[in-house]
Amino acid sequence: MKLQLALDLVDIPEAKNVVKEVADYIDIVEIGTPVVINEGLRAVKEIKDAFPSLQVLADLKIMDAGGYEVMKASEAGADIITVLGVSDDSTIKGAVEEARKQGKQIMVDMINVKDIAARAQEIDVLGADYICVHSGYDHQAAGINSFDDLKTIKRVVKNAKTAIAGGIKLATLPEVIQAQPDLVIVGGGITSQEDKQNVAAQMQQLIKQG
Ligand SMILES: O=C([C@H](O)CO)[C@H](O)[C@H](O)COP(=O)(O)O
Repeated sequence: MKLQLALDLVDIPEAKNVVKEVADYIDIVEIGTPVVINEGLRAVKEIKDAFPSLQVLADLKIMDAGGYEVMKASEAGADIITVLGVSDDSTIKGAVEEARKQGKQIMVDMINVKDIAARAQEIDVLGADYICVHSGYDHQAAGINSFDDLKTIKRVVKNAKTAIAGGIKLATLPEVIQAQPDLVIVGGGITSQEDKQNVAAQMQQLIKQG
């Protein structure tokens, strides 16, 4: 099981400072959608250049033109790129094909997918590397989490790795770990803490204990 730090509400210098603080305790650093909107793919390039030993995920939440957008994120240095599960199969296929060409990986984000079990099986066949259940900020505000959806994809997905994101905190991490995802994604649960390093270290410890 791996730990991904999601950076959403920072600019590039702040992103570098946070990663510097927690780099020893995370496996993947995510350049979040708001950062890409504010700073462009330059944010991906700068973080990859500064921290070459970490995998960098570009959270583009691709909805169309999968092949082209994966190509641009790959050129910027992204190792993993996100595509939306609600997008057309041809978009996901295009993204997967381009990722294979570039030696990169695709994470399909299941945010707002209604039938998680059925869609996850289809996406698994399309060749996604990761399938991620996700309660976005708007769902979190309504008190929704993805813990049950994680159990669902663990049951039906045969090839892809499983991931979970959305409001995970130190206190809720043990419940997530019980379901044994391959990847846990944490944003505010680390970035909004006073002592980010300490929280990231504790999370890594819990994940290692499995
Ligand atoms: O993808 C995300 C969200 O849609 C904003 O872009 C976050 O990176 C993801 O939800 C993880 O962040 P937290 O919910 O703060 O843990």
